[in-house]
Amino acid sequence: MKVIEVTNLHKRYREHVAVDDVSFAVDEGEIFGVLGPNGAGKTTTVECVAGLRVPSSGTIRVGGHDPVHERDAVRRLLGAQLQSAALPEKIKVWEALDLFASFYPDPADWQALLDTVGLSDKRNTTFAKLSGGQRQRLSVALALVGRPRVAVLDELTTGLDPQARRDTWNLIEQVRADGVTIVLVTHFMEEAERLCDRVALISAGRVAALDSPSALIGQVEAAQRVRFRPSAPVDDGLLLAVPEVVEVLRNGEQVTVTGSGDLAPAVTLALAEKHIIPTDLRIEQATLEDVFLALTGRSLT
Ligand SMILES: Nc1ncnc2c1ncn2[C@@H]1O[C@H](COP(=O)(O)OP(=O)(O)OP(=O)(O)O)[C@@H](O)[C@H]1O
Repeated sequence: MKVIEVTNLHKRYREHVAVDDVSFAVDEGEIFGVLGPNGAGKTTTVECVAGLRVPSSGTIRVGGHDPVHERDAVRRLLGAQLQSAALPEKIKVWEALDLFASFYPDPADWQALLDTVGLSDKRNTTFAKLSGGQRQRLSVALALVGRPRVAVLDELTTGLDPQARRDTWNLIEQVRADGVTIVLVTHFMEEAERLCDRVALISAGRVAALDSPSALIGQVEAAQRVRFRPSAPVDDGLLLAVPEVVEVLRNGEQVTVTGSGDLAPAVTLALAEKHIIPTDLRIEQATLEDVFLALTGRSLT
């Protein structure tokens, strides 16, 4: 079942087009990624979905409701953690949760939510004294306190150290396991690859591609890279004659071969026939970064 449907969304700020033409649908229970570089229009898109901005044209439905004309219905279904959200410095963690819970007729038990996000021991700490990661986890708890069916999480792990980022990823997976559909806005391809069932790649206000991370990566012609140092000189011609090979690059003694299919065994076999051993052999899969570059000619970062 589709819980969010966005059709031909267009949003302009005066003469500046932030979202040109974006369409996608989110299935109930999935983690749906909105991935793209800064300024691509991701935040504007999800703010329109959350009813915080009015589209210039196009239609949006959340659980069948229009976020502009049926704002209350959408607020009951959707919890948002948005980049702009800031709390007063002096508010304590428990006060923020208690305040947000008071906005909803049937809020979640926020003590349990504090446990879920790992902030039980910070309940009496003021917002000013929380670390970046703790603030992010509090914002997730605040987005969930109204028991939403859908949680929109925007750039949740930006500015976090690697451990805090991994903790936040675990938290997101846990929230999904509880049945909440998640829309995750990010410009980290690793985050999208790790967490998302499907990803919309957004470039300059348009959807450049939409599929599962593995299907998107599978579309890249040279989806694999094999790097090695040959034990004896090797001609490009020998490698390019291997059907799986698309390109051969050299950096000093290191050779990088890109291609598809069973690239590494095919290259190793071709070298073995000439009694050459590939030393320091490394095999790398393409990433969403490569997909984005192939589709748009631009980098994600
Ligand atoms: N309130 C506003 N008024 C005018 N222009 C805006 C406004 N908000 C965003 N923009 C512009 O619209 C474009 C899309 O911005 P948006 O924040 O949606 O992108 P984004 O992909 O979320 O990027 P980021 O990750 O940096 O937030 C940008 O060029 C931005 O400068």
